[in-house]
Amino acid sequence: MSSAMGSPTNVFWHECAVGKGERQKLVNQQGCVVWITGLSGSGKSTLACSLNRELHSRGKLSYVLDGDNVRHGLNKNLGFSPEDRTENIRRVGEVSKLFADAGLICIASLISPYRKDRDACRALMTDANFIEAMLLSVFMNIPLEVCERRDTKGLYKLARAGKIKGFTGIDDPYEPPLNCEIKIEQKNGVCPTPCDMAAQVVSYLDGNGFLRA
Ligand SMILES: Nc1ncnc2c1ncn2[C@@H]1O[C@H](COP(=O)(O)OS(=O)(=O)O)[C@@H](OP(=O)(O)O)[C@H]1O
Ligand SMILES: Nc1ncnc2c1ncn2[C@@H]1O[C@H](COP(=O)(O)OP(=O)(O)O)[C@@H](O)[C@H]1O
Repeated sequence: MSSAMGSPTNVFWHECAVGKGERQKLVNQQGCVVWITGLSGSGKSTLACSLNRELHSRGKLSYVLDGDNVRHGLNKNLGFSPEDRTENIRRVGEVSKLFADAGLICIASLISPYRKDRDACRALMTDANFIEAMLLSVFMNIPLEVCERRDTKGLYKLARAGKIKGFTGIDDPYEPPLNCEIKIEQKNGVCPTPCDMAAQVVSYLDGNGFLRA
């Protein structure tokens, strides 16, 4: 029997013979999670895809979990209420953790607007010995005006017209991270190119030993 909420009862952890270290040796990289957070239209998916491509070209195995895509399957029963967003982020956090444990560089790209949800994810990713942080947070620090001007999906327009309620940045909050490893920002009003954004993350991964076993 298991409880409806919280920790399961009468369920036991089963350890497998092949561990994370061995898997990492096989793929010559460190399993980790690159968590990209920011407003709709800030460039999360663009960075995720560009990073995925750059890592692939270097022979590194990565996989993108994009909020929009995951909401078509695993999370299709979730909407945008604060509770549903929390559950969305919790589930993607748990899946990302499994991917990282498998040895992959998991690129999670979600608005993830609330600090407490992102903090919960970070806590989840700290390994059992609290030695090695597995999660790097990337904050797309792109002004709302720029995101709104892009409005590729026309959602800001609908939100401004009151046709979508609880839209992040308009009538639902986005709480900027206080503790991100990487910040993507405009310089003199110009956004770095997708290649440059990916290079910034790759440089962090390389410099911190994630691209070798
Ligand atoms: N109310 C509201 N607020 C914000 N975004 C909305 C909303 N309704 C739909 N969308 C679309 O859903 C995409 C965000 O999904 P996420 O899973 O990343 O959101 S969250 O992390 O759970 O907040 C987001 O995609 P991106 O533009 O790629 O960020 C939007 O296209
Ligand atoms: N660095 C960039 N420079 C210029 N345009 C960008 C950049 N990143 C994203 N864009 C454009 O902005 C729009 C939104 O990007 P997207 O990656 O879909 O954002 P998000 O996933 O955060 O909603 C797209 O049209 C994309 O081509």
